[in-house]
Amino acid sequence: MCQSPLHDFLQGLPKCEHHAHLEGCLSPELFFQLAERNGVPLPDPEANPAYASVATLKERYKNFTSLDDFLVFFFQGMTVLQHEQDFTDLAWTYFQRAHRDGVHHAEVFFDPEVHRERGIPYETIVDGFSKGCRRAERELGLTTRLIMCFVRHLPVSSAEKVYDEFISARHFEAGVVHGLGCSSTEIGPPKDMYRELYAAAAERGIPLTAHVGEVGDPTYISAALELGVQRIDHGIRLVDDPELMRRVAREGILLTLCPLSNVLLRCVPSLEHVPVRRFLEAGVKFSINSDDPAYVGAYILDNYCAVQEAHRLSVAEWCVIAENSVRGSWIGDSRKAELLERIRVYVKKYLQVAAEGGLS
Ligand SMILES: Nc1ncnc2[nH]cnc12
Ligand SMILES: [Zn+2]
Repeated sequence: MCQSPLHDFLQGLPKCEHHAHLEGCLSPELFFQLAERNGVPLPDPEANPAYASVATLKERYKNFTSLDDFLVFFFQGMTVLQHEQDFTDLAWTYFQRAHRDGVHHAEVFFDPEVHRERGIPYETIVDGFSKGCRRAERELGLTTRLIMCFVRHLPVSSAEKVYDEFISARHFEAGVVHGLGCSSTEIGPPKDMYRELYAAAAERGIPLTAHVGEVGDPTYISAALELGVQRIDHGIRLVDDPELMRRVAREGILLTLCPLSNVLLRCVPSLEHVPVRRFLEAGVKFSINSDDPAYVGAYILDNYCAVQEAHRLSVAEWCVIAENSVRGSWIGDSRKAELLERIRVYVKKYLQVAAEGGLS
């Protein structure tokens, strides 16, 4: 538990998570269990000693040298997911933890191209993950949204294949997959590689986002805006372009920040360099998220507490963050109103108890 005096407040504050990769919820323990259960061969520990045991893998996860170094382990991890039930279990494990951390609404990414490339049918992946979502909605009262990510290290033709399957299955219309994003390595692939796919999706009214400005300069962010995204995943490098920052604030684009991931993947030297205060002062809306919690070793509440310790925000500033997280969610107006009311009631009660001297 963090030492912040606001820990209890942050724990109970109703949260929305917009940036968690379901495959990033695969812990080293689950990786080894599923490898055994599914008969998936592990990487040779002679060649890669990190895979000798749960302990060595955990230790390696504390020492990523860059985004691309992390991605090698992230994509290796996925190879143990084989059956629909594996995908459901992974999602359900994440939702239970998110619920304990005070999440009321969760929008989660998944990377079907990578699974499909190793022979897992699109339907198996989506059916598995969406069963986890349905269970979270039923048993935990969470609302959930699945966002399909294209991965930039694979050719556009691979993204086109999953997009075609998604369209043929009418998964957007059926409310099974709610939006599209893109992730994986940032610097190298063309910034507009998904121009046609994003344009086709926008025509159907499908919400769009993109991982940019995590390591890439602000031109990656402006290129994503030009492709029609309503959101930016990470986007911390926005601070390097004040004019673009004013535009993002003006247009109400939500950044989905992942502070502890940024530190672990060495996108910033420390949490103080995640520009939380600069964004608050500039009126840039953002939410705080976990990214790949089982790899980073930190879930959403850990991120809230770490931000509090580094940036010392006030209750009023946390309210702004929580409310903007609701407003930037891809949910209907009535659910938004319900969540905003929960925040209002929660904060009012907290401040009342504090005023009566009831908080230590
Ligand atoms: N932090 C990250 N950046 C880009 N792609 C990712 N896929 C999973 N985590 C990611
Ligand atoms: Zn991410």
